[in-house]
Amino acid sequence: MADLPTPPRLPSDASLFLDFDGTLVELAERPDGVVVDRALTDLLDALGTRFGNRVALISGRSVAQLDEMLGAAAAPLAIAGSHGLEERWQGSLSTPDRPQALTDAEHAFDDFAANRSGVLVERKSLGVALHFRLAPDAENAAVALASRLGEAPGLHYQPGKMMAELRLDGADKGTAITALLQRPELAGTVPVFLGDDVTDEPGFAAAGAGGGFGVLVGAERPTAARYRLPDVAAVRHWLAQSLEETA
Ligand SMILES: O=P(O)(O)OC[C@H]1O[C@H](O[C@H]2O[C@H](CO)[C@@H](O)[C@H](O)[C@H]2O)[C@H](O)[C@@H](O)[C@@H]1O
Repeated sequence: MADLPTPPRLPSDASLFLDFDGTLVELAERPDGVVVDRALTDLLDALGTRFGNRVALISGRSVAQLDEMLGAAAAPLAIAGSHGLEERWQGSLSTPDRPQALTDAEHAFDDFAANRSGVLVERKSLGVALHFRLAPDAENAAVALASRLGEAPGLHYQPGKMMAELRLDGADKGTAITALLQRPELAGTVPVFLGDDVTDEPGFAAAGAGGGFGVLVGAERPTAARYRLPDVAAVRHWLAQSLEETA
């Protein structure tokens, strides 16, 4: 496995697609423990000023969660939330209905977590995640439960970093990026997607298929990304540098 190079500077005609956890913010021990600092909201504001409509968050978080965490900085951005299942474009949100199967899965996750100290259940509008970062011994059982429940019609088992998630079937970060690229405002732009997790792989492939590239954040691993940055600090530095160079 060859080490991936550092990405070139952001093309001036880029569309910028950004994952959230592990890319723009450091991972935390708990899903509600991430820190959104002023440097990040200032950076997002600057990117919005520079690239206009061509900046989007592509996240496993729901749009509602991103709004809560980012506050006013989220409002002007395009957002594909819930692993690509929901999209907010210029303030207008399109989102599928939440099926009963997801609520049933949530109850099963609650039962699982009830007698396992450190296992956390994260409720989202179109998904539910079982987190075992604070209880790594629960990993095998959590993954087995989530993959079994993910066989229910309409549900999809989504692996992640120290968590196992159930979400609706029918979309991913790749379909979300491809859909955004159909917008007239993004037509003909060079898609660039930065992400760290396995849920980001379809996004890397979509960025490549659209004539752009993916940037893996974190340690080297098999990936559809063409470039790599080591961590969140390097992402922020590269984005800030790209802002200067494309200005
Ligand atoms: O696509 P993303 O924006 O990267 O979201 C993916 C998942 O991120 C969150 O979980 C991860 O971050 C947590 C906080 O740092 C961490 O505790 C956890 O171990 C990570 O897997 C989020 O909680 C999930 O809902 C997202 O799907």
